[in-house]
Amino acid sequence: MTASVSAADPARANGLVVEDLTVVRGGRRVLEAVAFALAPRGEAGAALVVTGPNGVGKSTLLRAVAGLAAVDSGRIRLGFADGVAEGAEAAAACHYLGHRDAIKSALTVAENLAFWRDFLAPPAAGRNRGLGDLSIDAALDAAGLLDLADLPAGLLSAGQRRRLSIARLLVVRRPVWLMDEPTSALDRASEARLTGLMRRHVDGGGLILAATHLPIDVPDAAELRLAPAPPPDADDFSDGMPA
Ligand SMILES: Nc1ncnc2c1ncn2[C@@H]1O[C@H](COP(=O)(O)OP(=O)(O)OP(=O)(O)O)[C@@H](O)[C@H]1O
Repeated sequence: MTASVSAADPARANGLVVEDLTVVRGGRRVLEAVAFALAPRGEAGAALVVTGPNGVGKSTLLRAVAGLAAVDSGRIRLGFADGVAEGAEAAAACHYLGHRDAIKSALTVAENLAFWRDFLAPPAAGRNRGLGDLSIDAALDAAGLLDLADLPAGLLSAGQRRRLSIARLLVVRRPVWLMDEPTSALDRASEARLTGLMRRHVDGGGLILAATHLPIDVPDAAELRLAPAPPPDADDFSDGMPA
């Protein structure tokens, strides 16, 4: 199983296809003409790890695919045998695990999961791909949180909060997992549990786009290395000031 990372061919949209993506933030091009295709291989899915130095745009890329960052130009498309989705519909087929854990402190751990199970609609495309649709108890067990099911989530430690966010991915099946530094705050055992879940997601046909500075133990994960935008050309300056 190998992920393909290539210039996107819109005529063969298969999996997650990003074309010519440009995102401007604060007057600066954070992402410029980014293109890749993350394609499943038959029944199995694929994983792509986004790497690069601080501030290069890894989180911005994931947020753009998740529909959380405005895109200035380009196209994001998700295609499977059961349909093709674009824009907001493609975003709705993604689970986004960001830096901040989306947790309601007043609800118990189990109630948090029940909330997300009821809130998150099933996707239009790729609804049968990847890991998901687990019961609340099975998701808590998979995340190592079953003993804490009745605890108010506001009392969880940082690593436990992270594990609850991971459990959220398991109660609704979505074909694409967008994961920003997914192992942050996790101890070794929790990290191993997470990579096991990621492998099961890919083995079940799911796609993973993960931004990380650390190696992730997902077999055959391809790498998309983002490079900082080159500085402006010297010819663009006169008297030391940009033209
Ligand atoms: N809303 C915004 N307004 C202005 N600049 C922004 C905004 N959001 C992000 N940026 C800038 O965009 C750049 C890319 O940020 P991003 O968080 O995507 O980087 P990253 O590669 O994920 O970094 P890190 O490895 O530190 O997590 C940074 O220079 C950041 O300051």
